[in-house]
Amino acid sequence: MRVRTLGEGRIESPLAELLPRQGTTEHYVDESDRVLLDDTLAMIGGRAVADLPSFEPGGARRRIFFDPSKIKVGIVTCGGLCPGLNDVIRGLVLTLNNQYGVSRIIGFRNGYQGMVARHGRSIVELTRESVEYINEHGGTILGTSRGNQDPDEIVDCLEQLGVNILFVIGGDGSMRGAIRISDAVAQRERRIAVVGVPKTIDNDIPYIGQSFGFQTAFAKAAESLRAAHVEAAAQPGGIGLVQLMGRHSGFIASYAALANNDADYVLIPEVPFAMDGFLPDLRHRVATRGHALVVVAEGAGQEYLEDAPVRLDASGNRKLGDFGLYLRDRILDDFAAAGQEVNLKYIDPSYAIRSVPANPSDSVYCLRLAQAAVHGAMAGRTEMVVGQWRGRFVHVPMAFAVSSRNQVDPDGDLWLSVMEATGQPPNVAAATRLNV
Ligand SMILES: Nc1ncnc2c1ncn2[C@@H]1O[C@H](COP(=O)(O)OP(=O)(O)OP(=O)(O)O)[C@@H](O)[C@H]1O
Ligand SMILES: O=P(O)(O)OC[C@H]1O[C@](O)(CO)[C@@H](O)[C@@H]1O
Ligand SMILES: [Mg+2]
Repeated sequence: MRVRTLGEGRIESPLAELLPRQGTTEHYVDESDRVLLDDTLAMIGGRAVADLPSFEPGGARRRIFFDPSKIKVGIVTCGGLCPGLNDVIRGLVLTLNNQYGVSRIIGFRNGYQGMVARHGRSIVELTRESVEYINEHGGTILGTSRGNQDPDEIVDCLEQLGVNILFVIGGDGSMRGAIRISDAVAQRERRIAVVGVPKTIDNDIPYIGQSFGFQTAFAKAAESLRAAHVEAAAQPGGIGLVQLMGRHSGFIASYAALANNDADYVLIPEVPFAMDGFLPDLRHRVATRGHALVVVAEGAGQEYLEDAPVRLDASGNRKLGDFGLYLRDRILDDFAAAGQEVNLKYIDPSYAIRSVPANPSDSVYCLRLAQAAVHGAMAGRTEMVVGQWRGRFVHVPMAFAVSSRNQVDPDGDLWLSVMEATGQPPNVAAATRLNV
């Protein structure tokens, strides 16, 4: 869990005067301290005290590695969209410029593509003025992309342009790419910091608490649940079926369902699903309560679509089969076969939940992540991402951040909350509800 450092901080930070009296308190972690991975007695008790796993704290350092007047900084956004990308870009530019006095900042257009000559490098200057108001808009002013880009060509670009720090705002794939860029930098014995701000509306990156944009995305998704519920409640045999993003992790579906507290079933990739338990239970539900709301994460029930051809996106991620539409047809067929009236409304808000601007809570988080990323990079940290772990800003080695996937734990308290709120039978396999 040690973060790589390019060298010792020998330059006094322009922020040093803000920090003279700081020491660890419940509101601040000193740079010499560490943030524990575990937060219960039982978890700590299971380890040797001498090597309790811990993260380096984020935040401004008294001494920094890079001379702000001499460096050039690059920013790139990669992967799918996420609310708050523009807040992070703006936060990076303003912190670099206002706090450290870094004036040479560039953005690479369209993800890693904008850094490789083969695609035609595409670069924009980023200034205080050019990032004004960008946080009011969804998307990313830099553009983004998927695909396979050669890390050596990317490092060629960094060297030729004289970039000293590269900020990568992206998901798990982008961070894997950033590790390869950082490896190529090390092989050439260059001192270029590569620092990540993890982005994923799926909230599937581990050790960073919640990812930025996630709150905004599930709040937007909750609007579709409300619409589906109103529609379902207004007609005989009403069923609202909402499919939400979440390839491998059902966080958006779970949180959106809890936000409304109207869902009767939440189906997520982490919890096995049994159609022959679900369909009779749904019919019973509609017969006894008049209507039902079903929320599906896109990665759920993929085992029912195994015959569909395997398709990959440009980055090699598997494109999932459309389980929501499949489920819609299975429900309609099942009700028809049982001679039971049904009025099903299907809603898939899909890209509408990730293309919106960040809400104020996410905007605050984006800015604070950007500040932490700049402080870490200026202090010479590299191959690391910034995140918030148990309320504290921390540095997480990139390898650690891609070592696993954050998923809803079927034995954890989030899923228990969902089960309590919906009353759905475990795994939707049993034919008897908990709360009929
Ligand atoms: N396994 C990998 N190794 C190295 N680089 C990768 C890898 N996967 C992806 N990349 C690089 O990262 C970029 C973005 O990856 P990807 O499309 O998987 O999105 P992501 O960052 O995972 O975001 P998200 O999945 O949240 O949309 C790709 O264009 C590619 O350059
Ligand atoms: O259609 P695209 O842009 O490839 O992205 C779809 C995927 O991106 C994500 O939003 C992650 O960024 C997933 O939830 C979704 O499956
Ligand atoms: Mg990904």
